[in-house]
Amino acid sequence: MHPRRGDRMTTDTAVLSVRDLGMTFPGPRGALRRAPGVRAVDGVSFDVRPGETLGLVGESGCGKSTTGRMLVRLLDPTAGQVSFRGQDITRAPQRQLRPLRSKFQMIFQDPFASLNPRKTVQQIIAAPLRAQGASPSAIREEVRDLIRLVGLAPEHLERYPHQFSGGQAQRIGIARALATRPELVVADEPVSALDVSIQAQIVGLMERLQAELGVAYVFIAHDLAVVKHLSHRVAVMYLGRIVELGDRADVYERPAHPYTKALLSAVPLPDPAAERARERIVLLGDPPSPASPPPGCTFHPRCPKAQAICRTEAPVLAPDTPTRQVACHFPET
Ligand SMILES: Nc1ncnc2c1ncn2[C@@H]1O[C@H](COP(=O)(O)OP(=O)(O)OP(=O)(O)O)[C@@H](O)[C@H]1O
Repeated sequence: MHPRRGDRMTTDTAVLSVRDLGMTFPGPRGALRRAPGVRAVDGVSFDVRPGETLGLVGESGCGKSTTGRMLVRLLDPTAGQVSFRGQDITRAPQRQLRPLRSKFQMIFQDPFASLNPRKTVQQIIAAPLRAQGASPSAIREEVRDLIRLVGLAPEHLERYPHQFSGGQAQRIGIARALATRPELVVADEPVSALDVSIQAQIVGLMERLQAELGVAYVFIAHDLAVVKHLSHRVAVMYLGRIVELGDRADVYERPAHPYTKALLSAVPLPDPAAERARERIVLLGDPPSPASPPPGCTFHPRCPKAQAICRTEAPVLAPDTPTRQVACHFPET
């Protein structure tokens, strides 16, 4: 595995800092009282360094999208703090956020749902530039540069989103997100809806753009295989909490949390002999509901290593090496 730019970035000021972030959605209202809230995200903390990719992974429903949406203030957290370049943006009114908005952008899972079907590609990519007050000629030139940057042609600019394939539509979403030269892009499962053959192209494109523009990514995926290639660091979420967070090599080569190990054991190995010989860890059951999480370590009902303490005491996320944190009473060493 080659070292990548972010592997060496340990001292730079964070572009994004997240501390004890939480989101509890109100429970449905019953005849007499409201059901307990859904704690979708609970005590999540991490930094994103300039120009790096933080992969955020976990099974469906673990709180990845909710976290991603809070990072760019599409959703207001119910607890904790989000700082962009040291400035607390957690509760800043939208009007105060406006000057910063161009610096953090989001790419969505379904490119068609996130592109206005009644606008041409030119209008879609131009919108954030227009909001910044750029002149019409500067916008035209910039949009042509952007469309080429994402591997499409200027002829595509007069077409509408439905005239594109899923992969092409995602390229347009990426061009729009990068139009204002953001420092951070939160990409919420940007390749999950695409054919496998196209997924690698889009991941490769995002990597190339990062090298050219120095943008940092929070790349959300439910599969550790998808984020392996481009992540400098990886955070693994389970039931609203981060259970392991570390450099790519730590997480993929020496996973410490039993949940990370189980997720990794489901990632196919390229070598068929290694694939046949490997240990496969099958997790029992589905993740519990965040409306009624189990006591102690919330992973204990599915954990092959669970002991008495795991049923009563929640482990905290703590460093186990200089480059990794893990929340487990019995981490792999
Ligand atoms: N608006 C909402 N109201 C109530 N509960 C919600 C709301 N949005 C999400 N949830 C719940 O919060 C939890 C986390 O959801 P979230 O979409 O963040 O997970 P996820 O890991 O991104 O899953 P997926 O990969 O399926 O999108 C889930 O239990 C979900 O049902």
